[in-house]
Amino acid sequence: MQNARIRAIVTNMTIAEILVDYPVVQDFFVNYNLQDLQKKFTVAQALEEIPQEQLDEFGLDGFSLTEELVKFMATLVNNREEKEKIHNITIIGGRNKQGEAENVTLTIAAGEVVSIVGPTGSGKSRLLGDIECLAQCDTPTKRQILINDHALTDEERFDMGNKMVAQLSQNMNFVMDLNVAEFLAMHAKSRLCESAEQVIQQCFVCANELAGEKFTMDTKVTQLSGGQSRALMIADTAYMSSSPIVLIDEIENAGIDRKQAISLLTENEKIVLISTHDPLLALSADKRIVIKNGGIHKIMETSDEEIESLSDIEKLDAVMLAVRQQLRHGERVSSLKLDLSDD
Ligand SMILES: Nc1ncnc2c1ncn2[C@@H]1O[C@H](COP(=O)(O)OP(=O)(O)OP(=O)(O)O)[C@@H](O)[C@H]1O
Repeated sequence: MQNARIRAIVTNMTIAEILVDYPVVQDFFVNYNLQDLQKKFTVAQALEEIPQEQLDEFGLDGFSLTEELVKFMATLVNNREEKEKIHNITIIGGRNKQGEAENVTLTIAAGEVVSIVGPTGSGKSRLLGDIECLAQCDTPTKRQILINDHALTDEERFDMGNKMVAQLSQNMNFVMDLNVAEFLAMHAKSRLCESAEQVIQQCFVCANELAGEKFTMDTKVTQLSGGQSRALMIADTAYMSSSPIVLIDEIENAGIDRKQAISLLTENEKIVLISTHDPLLALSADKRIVIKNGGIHKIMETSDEEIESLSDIEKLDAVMLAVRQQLRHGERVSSLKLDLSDD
């Protein structure tokens, strides 16, 4: 299966495109004295341009050379994926804003959702920031993050090719002037997605379901609203990203279907941490970290009673959503009918 995926890349992508995602493939070409292949062509097209004698030197023909390249890239991708397999992360406490020790060690397993709650300015985003940079006692909080029970070397931390953490922050700024279709196609390609067309379509449909206002494949990503771009990034992270850790900062401001967004992200054994002021999100998590004065004050499992109260919170939430819609559409807010009794 893996080889079929790689073969599709070698067959369909130009050498220039392959080198963007796998720069080390240049070493493969150098080994066969093929560093001057025309980069604008696919491998097969480029090989047609070079004299057969040059391949004979290595006892190869175009077909076997392509097969060698597929094998080389499969090893590369396997190594990358093996490195990215994360079973748990551990947060080792540092110090709060007053310099007092946090005295906590929290391990979060793959598939778990943890919310981070606390007053404004208490340090929720800082905790997400510590995880994002895989802090090693070198941030203002002095926290340390372990991956699979191990501290990380600087090389592992900063290895951009080995993207362990996907961060969905409050403001998504797109720098490239692509439309939604081009943006998703670029991601599908660089992440070696099988059945790229299908995944792109899935992402698009899902992002539109999550977003309040609809957008099309032709919409420029720079023209998406905050909610739409957040919805697009959530769908993209859920369907295409191999990052095992997902950090979400204040999803409630984005005007998207939060519950659906979270269940989408947890489907794939990801570790999800959400900083939130939203009771629905906070209680949908398996546990919550309570932050006070910049420190981890408490870690609480979501109780059975809290889980039961979720259905009431959902009803309240639906009422709030209806009021918000009325205001948005310039309507008068109708009298509220709150019925929290069991159906
Ligand atoms: N343990 C700490 N030591 C030193 N500075 C800290 C610590 N924790 C947080 N801070 C700093 O406090 C400030 C506020 O923290 P942060 O932005 O994380 O708050 P927040 O809870 O996310 O707020 P909001 O709910 O408004 O988004 C930041 O400048 C952050 O770097």
